[in-house]
Amino acid sequence: MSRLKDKFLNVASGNTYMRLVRYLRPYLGRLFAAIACMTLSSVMAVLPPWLLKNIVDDVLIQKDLFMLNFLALGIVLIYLCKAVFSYGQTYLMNWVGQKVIMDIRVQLYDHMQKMSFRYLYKSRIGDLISRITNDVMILQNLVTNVIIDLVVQSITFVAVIIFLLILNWRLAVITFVVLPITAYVLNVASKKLRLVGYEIQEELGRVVAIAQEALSAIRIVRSFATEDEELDKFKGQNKSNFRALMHGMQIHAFLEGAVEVILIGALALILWIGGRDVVAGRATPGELIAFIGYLGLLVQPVRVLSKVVSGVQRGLAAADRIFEVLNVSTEVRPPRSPIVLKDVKGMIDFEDIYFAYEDKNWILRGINLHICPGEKVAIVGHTGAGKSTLVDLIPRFYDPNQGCVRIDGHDVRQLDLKTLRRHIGIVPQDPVLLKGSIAYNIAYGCPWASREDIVEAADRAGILDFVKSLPRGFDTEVGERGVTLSGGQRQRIAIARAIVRNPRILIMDEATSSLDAAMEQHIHESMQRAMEGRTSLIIAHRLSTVRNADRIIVLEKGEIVEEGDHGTLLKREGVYANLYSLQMGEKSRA
Ligand SMILES: Nc1ncnc2c1ncn2[C@@H]1O[C@H](COP(=O)(O)OP(=O)(O)OP(=O)(O)O)[C@@H](O)[C@H]1O
Repeated sequence: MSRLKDKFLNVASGNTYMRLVRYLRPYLGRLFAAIACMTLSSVMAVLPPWLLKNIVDDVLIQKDLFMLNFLALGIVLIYLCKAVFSYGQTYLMNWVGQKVIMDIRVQLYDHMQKMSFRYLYKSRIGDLISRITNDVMILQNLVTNVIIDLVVQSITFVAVIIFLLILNWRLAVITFVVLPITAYVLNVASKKLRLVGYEIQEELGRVVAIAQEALSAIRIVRSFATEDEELDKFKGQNKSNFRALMHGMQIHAFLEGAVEVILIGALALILWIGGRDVVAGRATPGELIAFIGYLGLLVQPVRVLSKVVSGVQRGLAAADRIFEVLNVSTEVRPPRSPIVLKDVKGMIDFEDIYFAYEDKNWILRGINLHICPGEKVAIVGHTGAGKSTLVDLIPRFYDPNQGCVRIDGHDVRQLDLKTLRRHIGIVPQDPVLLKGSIAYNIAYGCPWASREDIVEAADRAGILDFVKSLPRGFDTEVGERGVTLSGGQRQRIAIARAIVRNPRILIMDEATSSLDAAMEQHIHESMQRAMEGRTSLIIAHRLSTVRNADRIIVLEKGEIVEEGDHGTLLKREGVYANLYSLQMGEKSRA
């Protein structure tokens, strides 16, 4: 099972690499320039020990002053070039990295905007935001810093190895045997040191715990006169703490010394063999000094490259989390050759609709409904009956699994998605206002609305007097740091927002939250005015709304079980009559 998982993860990471490379493609020119800078700055970094060799051999031993001038100037030039190439590598790689990250972030956000509600409602928004922020930042580290480290340190590592081999291949081979063994011993010792440190901390913790326990229960200790026993316990723990500490310190002190001896021993061995080569004339003193210099240069790449692996893993994991979201299909796909509806009459047909959010768990089953232009239809039913789901199919928030929804005889899946939604006004149950002015909120999604249109919509929604009473009128800010609006006021702004675009179809989900009787009446009037001349579907909870509808549709477990006007349905004494009497009961109790 775990092998299967490993295999899957490897495959996923392989794909992740390829996918990341695709994002780099538009910036290949700058990427190659950055890599060229990295290569040159790494080469510059490994030249100084070679110059040191010449200083020792040619200047100090041969007393060549011209060479001294040349080498002094050379060192300055090398570091100057290194600084220029380092600047280039950092600037260019960050440019590429930031561009890639910007592309991924924008693509991710665009994708999230189009993602199915099914997925969005299932996911935690915090998690999605963290993918846009945290994961993208971790990925940015991979694309910039980790790539720089990987390229620069790998080139430095290889270059140092080559220089070591050129300088003295015999000594180099011995070094390649001695150094890994030393590194291994050092690694084991440092792990042991960490462990000892941890054990000492634990022992100390126990001493503190005993004192804390006894002091916090001091009343009991005194009441039972157990001070001496507690003191003995404390002394005992201190003794064992002392023993553990001394034992730990012994190991600590021994290992610290041993580590130094091993390191110096390895260096001494290399010096001893190298020194014999110098004495025997197989190598020059400068070569030996340069060799030791190169050994010093080897430390940084080994240290950085061992960390790069975890940086790459973290970056790839972040990329996987980002691609996981990008892989989620958008579900509602715009048609290839869309029909753009210019004038909508507002006729709606649901033809044999079946819909399930998951598998075959049908939320709507076999819905057939014809709604005439300008008709006002109230949809009622118990909670969870499928009312919201049914109306969500009209603007294509979801597509049905079977059957089709038509507007003026056109299957909505054939219509241009943007214009379809522009012809539909929606008032949700719990309207959300965006940060901005009241005018901005009313004209949201309708940038062509003039101030007169906004005022008219506010008037029809019954919010005009309230807005005028505010010191800044329509320019009053809402939301954070703005004016706080009541539920009823927000509802009416949402009604104004839905009708400012003069939609032919209006979908309203009545608020179920308790509003006082006066506000309920105001909202009802606003809704009635908003519905005038439009095909309207209202998910109705209030008796007044239901009574005024041309037709009432009763949904029960995803099926239309009753249909007709208020009087007819009451006479039938079925589900509607039942719902109605329940509401009447609640109302009279209130
Ligand atoms: N995004 C979703 N994913 C999975 N199941 C969902 C989703 N939205 C709604 N449901 C389920 O579908 C069923 C119908 O929900 P729907 O919101 O359409 O009912 P409703 O009649 O409008 O209810 P209410 O009056 O409470 O708003 C419910 O059982 C609900 O749990």
